[in-house]
Amino acid sequence: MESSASFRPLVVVGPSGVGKGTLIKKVFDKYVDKFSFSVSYTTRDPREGEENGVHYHFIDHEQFQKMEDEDGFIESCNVHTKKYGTAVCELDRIKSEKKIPVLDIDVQGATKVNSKGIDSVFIFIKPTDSEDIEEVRKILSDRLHGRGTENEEQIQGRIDQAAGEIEAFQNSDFFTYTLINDDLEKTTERLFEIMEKEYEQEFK
Ligand SMILES: Nc1ncnc2c1ncn2[C@@H]1O[C@H](COP(=O)(O)OP(=O)(O)OP(=O)(O)O)[C@@H](O)[C@H]1O
Repeated sequence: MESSASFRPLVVVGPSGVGKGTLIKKVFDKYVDKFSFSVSYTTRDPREGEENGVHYHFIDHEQFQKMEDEDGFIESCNVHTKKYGTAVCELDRIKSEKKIPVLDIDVQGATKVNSKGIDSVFIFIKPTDSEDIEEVRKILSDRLHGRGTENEEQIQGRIDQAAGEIEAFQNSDFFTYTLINDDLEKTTERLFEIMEKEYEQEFK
């Protein structure tokens, strides 16, 4: 896929509950019509309130396999028995709208985007600068309970995955920025500074 200065995706990575969705929304609200969310494809079932084409493109295993066989994904992965992927056609759609794609994916996905040579702004978001995993778990637990969109079992599953996500991050060296989201207002300000620096041309 062609990559150019006006098409550098913004790739936001971090454990569940760290604030990715919240921060991405701040970017959309401030830079109206500049960014567009890359809607992933998945074989999992839609949850209540999720809309096809908005939250995900919901497809079956056969369709997913066909897209994989045709090199239709920039990156794809398995989570338990379900598949998730960022489609080439989705990024092409955003490019044709002359907008900057925003990818909310995991470290493995970001690693694949990087290894494909797609010039991107990679941002990893951490909940605290502490290395104490118990502290990390407590913060994410409080935030996910506060958000209230998952049941207890799902929250525990997400928190268990967080340690793996942070560990995978420690072993990756391509992230352009690391943000510590311990204070939403300050993190938002820092994120806007990064956007102004990285997308100066696009905002003109
Ligand atoms: N700095 C912060 N301090 C306290 N609470 C925060 C902070 N940033 C975000 N939150 C809150 O934490 C909760 C989780 O945030 P959010 O939904 O953005 O996480 P996420 O990283 O997108 O998670 P997921 O990957 O599960 O979608 C939300 O209720 C949000 O309002």
